[in-house]
Amino acid sequence: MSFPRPLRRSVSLSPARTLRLVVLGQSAVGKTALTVRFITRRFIGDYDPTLEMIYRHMAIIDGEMVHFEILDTAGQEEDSLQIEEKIKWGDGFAVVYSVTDRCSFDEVMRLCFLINHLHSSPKRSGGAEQPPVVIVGNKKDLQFDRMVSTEDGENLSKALKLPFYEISTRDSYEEPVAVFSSLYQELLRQGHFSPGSFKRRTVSKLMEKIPKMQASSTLNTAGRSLSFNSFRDYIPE
Ligand SMILES: Nc1nc2c(ncn2[C@@H]2O[C@H](COP(=O)(O)OP(=O)(O)OP(=O)(O)O)[C@@H](O)[C@H]2O)c(=O)[nH]1
Repeated sequence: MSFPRPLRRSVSLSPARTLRLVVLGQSAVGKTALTVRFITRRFIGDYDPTLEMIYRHMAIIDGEMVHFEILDTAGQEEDSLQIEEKIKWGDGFAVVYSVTDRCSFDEVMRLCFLINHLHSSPKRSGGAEQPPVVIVGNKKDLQFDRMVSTEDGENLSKALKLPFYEISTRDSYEEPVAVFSSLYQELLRQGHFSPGSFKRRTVSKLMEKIPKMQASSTLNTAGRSLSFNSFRDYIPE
């Protein structure tokens, strides 16, 4: 379902579930393509390498209005503390690799351990559950360039006890939707949602190092609406 008007920070939203999702993975695995596909239905071939960006998007899932805030991280982090701050910000995580890039697959395990380590505080439901994480093997359309088999992905998924999706963001809209929907479903099951929309959070001064970019610019695409914000917009003045 789409919303006819762009969402801006000044808009007062009726209560909606807010999901803060973080898309992680090495550079060029398709994090931006995946996020934009989900939000706009379109596959857009080329992007500048992402610094970092938060995409806001409203959708109705199972009759519930859901407010997505999706942080599309930079594949090449300057230092590990920056990625840790972003992981702490998120409620759920898509860890993406490209089936054409073995190194990106090897990185998945490290990122999953980092997520679990940073979110293993007792504040989660009873302290027992880990945040929702899905492993995403992207670019399955590039069969001739494959370096990671489907079986490799499935084995990693079993070892880490995490859901696994092998997808082509280029060829499919439904597969990216399934990735984000599964994170929503798991967060719903855990009853763990972020506080109301557009509240700023205290984050480390480290985040000030991130350059401000395209804050509050808005894009309308085929009746869908979304707005972009730098992660830095969430830092108190
Ligand atoms: N064939 C194919 N190409 C894809 C697919 N998904 C993304 N790409 C391409 O892969 C390249 C990298 O995609 P991005 O979305 O910019 O990757 P990223 O992970 O956001 O990269 P960084 O911003 O550097 O971290 C682009 O040329 C995309 O068009 C896919 O499913 N199939």
